Amino acid sequence: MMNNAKKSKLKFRKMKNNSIIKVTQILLENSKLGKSDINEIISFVIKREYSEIPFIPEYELSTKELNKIFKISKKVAKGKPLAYILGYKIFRSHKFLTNNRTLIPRIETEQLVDYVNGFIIDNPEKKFDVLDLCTGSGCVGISLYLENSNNIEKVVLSDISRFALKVANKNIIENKILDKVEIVRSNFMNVFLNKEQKFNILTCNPPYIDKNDANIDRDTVKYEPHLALFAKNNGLYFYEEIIKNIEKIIKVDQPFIVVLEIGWQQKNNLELLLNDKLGLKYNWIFNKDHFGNWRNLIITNREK
Ligand SMILES: C[S@@+](CC[C@H](N)C(=O)[O-])C[C@H]1O[C@@H](n2cnc3c(N)ncnc32)[C@H](O)[C@@H]1O
Repeated sequence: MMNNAKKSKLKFRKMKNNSIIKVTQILLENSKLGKSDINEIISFVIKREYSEIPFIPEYELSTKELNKIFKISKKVAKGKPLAYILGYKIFRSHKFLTNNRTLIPRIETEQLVDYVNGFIIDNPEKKFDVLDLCTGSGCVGISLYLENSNNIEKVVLSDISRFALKVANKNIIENKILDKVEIVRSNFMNVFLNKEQKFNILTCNPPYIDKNDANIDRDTVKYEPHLALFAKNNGLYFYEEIIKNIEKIIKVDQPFIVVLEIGWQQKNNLELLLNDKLGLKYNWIFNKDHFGNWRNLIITNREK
């Protein structure tokens, strides 16, 4: 049986019309790629901004460009993550460099930034200190600064992985925000707890997969760093640490927000933990992602 990638190459060859719209249609019909991935590949190959691609549907691709698009599509069809092929991922319309030592920024993680943006809009007069734990490429913390530079005093990005922090540092340099965003290598909160350094805003997308989880995607396990994926205590370890130490790391006497990404099956266990450790002291809510799965835990001050 001919595989999809081969079929689409044959179609490419026969094509009289090499427009972006036509090539997109063929890839949608013959490969596993979605429209945003196809636009990212085209943008990379023709060296135009990602946001421009939908507006140039009649752009005629050269044979060289077509071959390059085909070559990349073939690698993706075999399971290699597009972000690792291109070397970057678009997250909330910002471009983040990635490599195989960082988790690829996910669309569901973009919501973390939305919740913090809402909190900042509700407190327009204040300037906040932000800590982004388990920062990886830095996508969450850097997006927060880029979108709220007037209301953020400083962002600290932290991770245990030297390799991830190197990538985060490159992303800070690319965005020219070296004076406002700092990098701290730490085994989770240790450095901050020792320094007794506190923040108004804490974001964290920690590793949260239990090593025995049967639902995990095979390509994720094959290509992405295991340090970014798996956590002990049924995947709950990092949440337990934050909840236990919330008053040591957060300025709870001022407006604050803690926004965590969680695994879709972790809500019940986290509720037990929150009831046990925090009771009614703070507000906490769970929210779903765009796919309808429980995805975020948000902790804030109790309304007076
Ligand atoms: C799920 S990834 C999230 C990356 C990024 N924030 C994102 O949303 O794309 C988790 C990150 O936690 C880091 N990590 C794992 N164990 C850690 C630890 N003990 N202390 C600090 N960071 C850790 C990994 O290196 C990885 O970058």
